[in-house]
Amino acid sequence: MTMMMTTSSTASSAVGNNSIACTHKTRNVVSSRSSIKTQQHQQRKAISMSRKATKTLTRRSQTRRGASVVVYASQDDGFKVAVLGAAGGIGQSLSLLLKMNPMISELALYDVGQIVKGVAVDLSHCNTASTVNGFCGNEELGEALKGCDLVIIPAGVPRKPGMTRDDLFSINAGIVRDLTQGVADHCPNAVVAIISNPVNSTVPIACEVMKQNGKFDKRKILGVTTLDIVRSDEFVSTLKGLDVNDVDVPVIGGHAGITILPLLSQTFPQTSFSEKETEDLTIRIQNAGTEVVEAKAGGGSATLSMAYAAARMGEAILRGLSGESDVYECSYVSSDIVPDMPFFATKCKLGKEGVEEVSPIGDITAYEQEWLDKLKPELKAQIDKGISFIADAPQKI
Ligand SMILES: NC(=O)c1ccc[n+]([C@@H]2O[C@H](COP(=O)([O-])OP(=O)(O)OC[C@H]3O[C@@H](n4cnc5c(N)ncnc54)[C@H](O)[C@@H]3O)[C@@H](O)[C@H]2O)c1
Ligand SMILES: O=C(O)C[C@H](O)C(=O)O
Repeated sequence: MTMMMTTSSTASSAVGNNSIACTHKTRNVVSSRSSIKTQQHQQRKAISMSRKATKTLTRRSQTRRGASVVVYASQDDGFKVAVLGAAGGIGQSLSLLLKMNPMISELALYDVGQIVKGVAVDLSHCNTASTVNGFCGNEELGEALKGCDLVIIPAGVPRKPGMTRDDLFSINAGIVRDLTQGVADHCPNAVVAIISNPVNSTVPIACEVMKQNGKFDKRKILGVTTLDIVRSDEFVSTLKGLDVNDVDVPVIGGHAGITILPLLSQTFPQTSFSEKETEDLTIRIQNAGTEVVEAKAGGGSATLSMAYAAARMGEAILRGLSGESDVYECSYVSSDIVPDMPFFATKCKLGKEGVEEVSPIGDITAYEQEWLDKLKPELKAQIDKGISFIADAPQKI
């Protein structure tokens, strides 16, 4: 599909196309350090500026068409997006936010719960440009997925107090496997954004399913870790009294406990933290999911902030697909940035085919390096668990 993009205020001037062409190799070259720093600085600036553009875009989507605003997408050929698990806590809020996105012309809401049909009818009454249809059960999955540009998957059970994300594996692994099989069958070229936990394992599962089907393209499968960045930006801006729209804290690694590693030393705009602030923020960001699970006291995990984060990630993916340059988000993807770690979250450049470039980690402090060393074995075990699940478990036909 094609999109007419006339965004003029985005960050294209701040970062050129080769801005993160710094590869894994260059990271180890001392002489290139300062240029990497400059590039990272430019990236952050670009992210901050493009985020402002995103907010403007969302606001503009709320104005009535015909008003004197920039036209971002031709109304007759926007994107088709499916939400799998659309009747759930994340799914419903996310679907509402996507309904407000003018880049989307068709929303397909899929769930195993019959209520999804009602959710779709409810949402279809909102007077925004996209159409909405509900699909229930495996026999309707194909219709939901046919022609999709982007598939977002929040299907699966959430945590209760006392559980780790890995405790969800026994149920959610099979759910993600079967839904990814649907993607392989019905829209193998779509970008797939996986929210279902444990993300550290479900993303490898999805990749293995696509490989089994001979349809794997590493640019197309992403684990949504955006909530970690959203939280980090919020906590840092509150602590430091900064404008939250300007703040960008990269979060790398994975999405569970100590595998979540905020790189506070790379905060944009450059910000200094005391040792105690660094320690407190790092621990809080790593435990923020648990903070919500405990506050909800058995009623589930983060849904609203997650929907917000997924809508932001979804929009970034669509902006990349539409050909907009300089779209960056951290995401957990197939990567060779860290040796022996086949999946890792770092900043990614999003483009016409999905993930166009994966950024290196960049310079980190000794404190961050300690956490990095600690997280690797844990993350690797969770990756291997996902890969073995597909190797060992017969596929559902
Ligand atoms: N990546 C993140 O940062 C992040 C953040 C929050 C939650 N999560 C995860 O997202 C998942 C969903 O959380 P929630 O709070 O929305 O849960 P929820 O229970 O409210 O909703 C889950 C939905 O998935 C549906 N579902 C179950 N099996 C399905 C299948 N095979 N096909 C389609 N739909 C199916 C359920 O019917 C339900 O509507 C959980 O695994 C949770 O841990 C991830
Ligand atoms: O913590 C959870 O279980 C949900 C999610 O991964 C989160 O970070 O909020």
